[in-house]
Amino acid sequence: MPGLLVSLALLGLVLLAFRFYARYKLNYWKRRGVEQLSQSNVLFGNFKDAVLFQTAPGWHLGVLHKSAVKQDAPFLGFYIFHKPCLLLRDPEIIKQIMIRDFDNFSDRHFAGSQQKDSIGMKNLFGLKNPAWKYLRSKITPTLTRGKLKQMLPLMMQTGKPMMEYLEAQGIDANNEKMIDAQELNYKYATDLIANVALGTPMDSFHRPNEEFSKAVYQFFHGFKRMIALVTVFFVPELVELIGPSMLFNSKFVRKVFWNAVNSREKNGEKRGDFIDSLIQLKNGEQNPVYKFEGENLLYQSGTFFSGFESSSTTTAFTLMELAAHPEIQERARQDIERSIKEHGMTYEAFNDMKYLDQCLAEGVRLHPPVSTIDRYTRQDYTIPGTDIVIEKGTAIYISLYGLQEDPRFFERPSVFDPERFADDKKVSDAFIPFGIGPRMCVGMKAGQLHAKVVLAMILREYTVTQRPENKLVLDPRSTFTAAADGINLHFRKIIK
Ligand code: HEM
Repeated sequence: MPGLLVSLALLGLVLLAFRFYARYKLNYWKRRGVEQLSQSNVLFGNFKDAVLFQTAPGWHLGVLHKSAVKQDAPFLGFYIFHKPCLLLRDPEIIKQIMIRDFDNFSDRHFAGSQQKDSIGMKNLFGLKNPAWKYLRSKITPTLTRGKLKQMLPLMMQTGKPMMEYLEAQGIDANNEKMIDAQELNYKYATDLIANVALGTPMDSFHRPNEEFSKAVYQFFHGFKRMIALVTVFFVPELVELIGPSMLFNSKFVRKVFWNAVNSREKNGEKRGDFIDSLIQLKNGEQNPVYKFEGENLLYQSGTFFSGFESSSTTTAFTLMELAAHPEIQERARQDIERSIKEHGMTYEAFNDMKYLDQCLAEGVRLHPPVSTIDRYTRQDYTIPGTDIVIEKGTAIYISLYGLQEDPRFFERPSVFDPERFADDKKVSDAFIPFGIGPRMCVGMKAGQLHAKVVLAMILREYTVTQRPENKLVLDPRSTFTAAADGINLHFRKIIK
């Protein structure tokens, strides 16, 4: 009995000591004179709901953004477990850090960790300087207007099985049918990755069980990847611990990629896809900082996995908003028809779909596919105009859910209103769905084109509506924006 009492007393002491230690750690920002969120958990800091997958992690960061006591606070201290992180909440400080002082914030937070998921991370997304800067200068020219013009026929060709699949659903003017727009777009994105990034046409609509389609499906949906992503973005210190078992199974991707490269090199064929660009880079002059050879070539294809996932999310969520706003949908349809009538099915036509652009901009404002932007502080940094020092190694975040729905920057922030982006309106600098500064999205134009091609194909043939019972629920496991139960819309054929 006395032994038990002693054990209990010791346990009590340990718990008490831990509580003091946690409180000390969780007051780091207060000690530095930075506003911090008041409600923190002794173990999880401010990130409990996200870490336990009760709320989508990206959305959770948006909730933190909105929880500032001083509504105009330009930045806010918070904690992931006990790790102090800084959340930027104001376009001016964001421009200062992301553009003017870029040299000190040029790496992502997770770029400091071991980069085992090579296809996903040893490319532009994950590399740190100096390799990143060199690679960026080489990848940017593979996504120019000229290259996108060459990709457009591949994007349209990829849409054929999707349209045939819809056609086969028995939808007509009197018979509407519920289609999961998220699933539809993931399948299209899978085929687009195969066609553009791996140089190999696939048809996930009619052959969903082929090894490649199944592997990419797992990539988009798999729980392991969800855990990998939340770790990479928010607790990269654990990437080492998680190990390769958690990461993407790249066996089939490897097979498809190398088959395409080898056969292309043998027969000299050109398709206007990313493999053409990679072969050109491989045969060009090399720089020791990052050589385009061996596995490094394969890793570049990873740029397109998360990239086309983002544009498929953009397409699905914008379609959902158009389904909820029939007049806006009709105006977008007219814009598409007008532009195609004027330019034919050309790159210029998609470029001239200005109202559709406005709808997409509003889509990514409300539903940013990559809702978290992160950076790593390379050296101690004094925030200009203050005596606050951000210590080397501190994680910096921006929440696009928070920023792009902040009433300081957008009137009626939760309303879907493409008019905000009309030519005569000034758009707030808080609108940064593709990130900001030298490290912003390199595939923005490719993503916008992808989304416009798919939306044009669908909206020319179908009207879409959303029933109240099919309202959006975000997937609580997903760091990238995704719907938990799909985006279920009713499609009805347009009689011409
Ligand atoms: C509409 C669709 C897309 C959205 C909303 C989007 C959004 C973003 C965001 C927010 C970032 C982080 C930027 C930052 O840290 O400042 C990013 C980075 C990136 N995106 Fe996209 N993206 C989209 C499509 C694409 C596509 C289609 C590709 C590839 C073809 C792509 C490739 C990349 C790459 C490689 C990076 C890392 C850039 C770097 O670190 O240098 N994205 N994207």
